[in-house]
Amino acid sequence: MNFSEQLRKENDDLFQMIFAHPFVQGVGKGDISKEALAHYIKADYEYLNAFMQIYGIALSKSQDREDIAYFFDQIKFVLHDEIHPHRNFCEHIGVEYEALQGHSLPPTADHYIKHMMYHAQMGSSGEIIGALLPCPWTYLEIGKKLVEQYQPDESHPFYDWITFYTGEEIEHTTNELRTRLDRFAKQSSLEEQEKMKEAFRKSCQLELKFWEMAYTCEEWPSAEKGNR
Ligand SMILES: Cc1ncc(C[n+]2csc(CCO)c2C)c(N)n1
Repeated sequence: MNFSEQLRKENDDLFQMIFAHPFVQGVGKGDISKEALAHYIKADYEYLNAFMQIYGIALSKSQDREDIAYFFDQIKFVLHDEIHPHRNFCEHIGVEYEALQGHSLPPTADHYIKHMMYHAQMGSSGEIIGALLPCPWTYLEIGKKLVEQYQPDESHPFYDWITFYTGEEIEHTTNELRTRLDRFAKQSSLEEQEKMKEAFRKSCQLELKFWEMAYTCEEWPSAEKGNR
């Protein structure tokens, strides 16, 4: 079993909790509240901006020209293509995409971005990839799971969202990151591999918490909102 297969196995508990989460199941059923969808897009728009910046840091730490090309392509992909699933959600709730941009991050999204930034700034290339990989990998498997469970057709309200994440590009992104993680793991000490594992698990945990954040419309405590 290679390193990424081992990580997938060790974190299967979190993958299963993600598949069963009511927001994810709501995407499959085509039934999620407007508030939860808007909360998700507001946070995810900022999350994607941070994700591109982190790819930029990974690019700047790359020695290999193919790795540079890969991170460059992924920045373009997130910039130009990841907006499609967002637009699907926006159209469903009848809200302009632009109205959901530029909002401050709720606690969990803030935590997730800072967790990735930490590994990007402080860690090795392997550690950065450990922190980034759960993002495409969990979405790829969510998409596949929802297709298997609900067999959505074009009349499904979230057909575009689901088929985007089962698409070749996401599979390619996941496989390319896995190949790189496996390569870096082979060159790393056991201590370094432990750091890669920790970064990966925490990102899986934060993926799960991100769904919960959207589902519960999580906010920072403040006297104004009466939730001190
Ligand atoms: C919280 C959160 N996690 C994962 C994704 C999915 N995603 C984000 S960037 C990217 C491509 C990576 O090259 C993918 C698949 C998301 N939208 N929001």
